[in-house]
Amino acid sequence: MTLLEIFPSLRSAMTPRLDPAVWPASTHVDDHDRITVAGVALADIADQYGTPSYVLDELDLRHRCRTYREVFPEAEIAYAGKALLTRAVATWVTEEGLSLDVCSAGELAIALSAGVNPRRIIMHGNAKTPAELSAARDAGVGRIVIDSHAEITLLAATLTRRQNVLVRVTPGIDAHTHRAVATGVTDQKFGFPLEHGQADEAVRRVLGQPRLNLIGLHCHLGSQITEVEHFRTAVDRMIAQMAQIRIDHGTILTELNLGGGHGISYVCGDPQLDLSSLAATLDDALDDACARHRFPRPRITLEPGRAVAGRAGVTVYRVVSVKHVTGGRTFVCVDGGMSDNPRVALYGAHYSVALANRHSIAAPAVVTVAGRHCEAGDELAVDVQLPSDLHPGDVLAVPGTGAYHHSLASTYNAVGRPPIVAVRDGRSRELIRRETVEDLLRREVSG
Ligand SMILES: Cc1ncc(COP(=O)(O)O)c(C=O)c1O
Ligand SMILES: N[C@@H](CCCC[NH3+])C(=O)O
Repeated sequence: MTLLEIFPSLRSAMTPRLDPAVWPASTHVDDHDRITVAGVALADIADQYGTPSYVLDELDLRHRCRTYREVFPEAEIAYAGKALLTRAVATWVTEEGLSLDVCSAGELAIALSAGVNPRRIIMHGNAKTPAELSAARDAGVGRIVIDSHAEITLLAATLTRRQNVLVRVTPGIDAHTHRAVATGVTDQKFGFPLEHGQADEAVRRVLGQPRLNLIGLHCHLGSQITEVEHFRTAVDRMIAQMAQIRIDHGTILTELNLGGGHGISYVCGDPQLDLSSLAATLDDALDDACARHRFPRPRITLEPGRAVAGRAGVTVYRVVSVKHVTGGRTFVCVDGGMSDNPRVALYGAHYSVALANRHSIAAPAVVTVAGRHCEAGDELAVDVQLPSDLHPGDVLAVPGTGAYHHSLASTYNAVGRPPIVAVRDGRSRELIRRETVEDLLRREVSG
C-alpha cells in the first residue's frame, strides 16, 4: 500500500503548484497524478503525438477573447496574428467577435483561407513589399497601417480604389520592456516619430493622395508591458497629435489604434497587465485629452496577441537525459529547446516547468532544463525546482507557450517544428502536424 492510499489528503499537498495565473484555466491533476489540460492528460498527448508538442486550449483562448470584449465593450479588439496564427485560431478569434491584425502576405493568406472577412483585417508591417501591398489591395483588407514614406508612394501607385489607412506613429514612450520589443521609443525602425514633425510630414503626404483615406493614427508601445500608465501617456500624445491634424488640415480622424503589448505572467508572482485598470485608465485619459483639445472621442482599437494566446499554450517535452555536473549544475535535457522556444535566448525569458506524467515524492532539486541544440545557451528554464528523481522518459510541461513559440520556431539542427495539438472537452486534435525530416529534405533543390 502506498502512502497516498493511506493518506489521500497528502495528494493535494504534494501535487505541483499549478498557478492559475500561468497555466490554462482548465489545468488539473487526474487520478493518476498526471497533469491534464481541458480534460486531456499531457502524457497522453506525448504518447499520441510525440514530443515536443505545443498543446493549445481552445476554450482558454476563446475565453480571453470574450474577456477583452467584456472589459472593453466600446473598443474594437483586433487579435495580433503574429503571436500565433493558424486557420483554426483565426476562426476562433473572429467567431468571438475580434478583428485580425496581420503583418505579412503569409498571415493574410492564412486569415483569408480561414474565411475571415477581409474588412475585419488590419495590415501591418514596416517593410511591406510591393507584392504584399498588392495582396492586401486584392483581398480588400479593411485598413492598411502605413509605416514609411516609401510605402505612401508605393501604396498610392498600387491602389485602384480608395483605401482606408492609418499612419503608424512612434510616440517616444519607453514602456520599460525588453529592448528587442520596445517599439514606442523614437529611435527604432517602426512608424513615424512624433518628434521633429516627422509624423506631421507623413500625415501631410497621405492626405495629399486621393486614393489614401486617412481615418486614424496607430501606435504600439512594445510587448510584454505590465504598467498601464504608459498607455495614458500614449493617449495623451496621440490625441494631441490628432487635434493638431484637425488644426493643420481640417481633418477629423475618428480612429485611434493603441496597438497591443499587454503583458502576461510566465512564472508564479510575475506581474501582468491588469485589463480592468487598463480600461479605466484609457477611459480617463481619453476623457481628459479629448476635453482638453475639444476633440471628439475617437473609436479605440486594441491589438493584443500574447494576452489572448499566451496562456492557452503548454509545451510538452520528454526528458532525454539528466546530467549532474560535479561542482556545477544539474541539467535535465529534453527533446526540444531553442528551436521551439527561442525566447529564453532572445529575451532572457523565464518559464515554469512541471513534471506532467506522474507524481513524485522525491525531494525537489534545483535544476536547469536544457534543450537538445548545439549551443550552451540552449536552456528552457534555469534554476527551477523539479523532483530529484527525474529520469529519461518523464514528461515535462512548460506553460505560457501559446504566443510567440510556434510563430518563432525554427528548424535549427534540422529538427522539425512541433505539431500544435488543440484540446477541448477531453478531446485532442492536431491543428498543425509535426514537420518531418522528409519535409525538410523536400525543400532541397539538388542533392
Ligand atoms: C503593431 C502590433 N500590434 C500588436 C502587437 C501584439 O503585441 P502583443 O502580442 O505583445 O500584444 C504587435 C507586436 O508587438 C505589433 O507590432
Ligand atoms: N517575439 C516577442 C514579441 C514580439 C512582439 C511583436 N512585435 C516575444 O516573444 O516576446
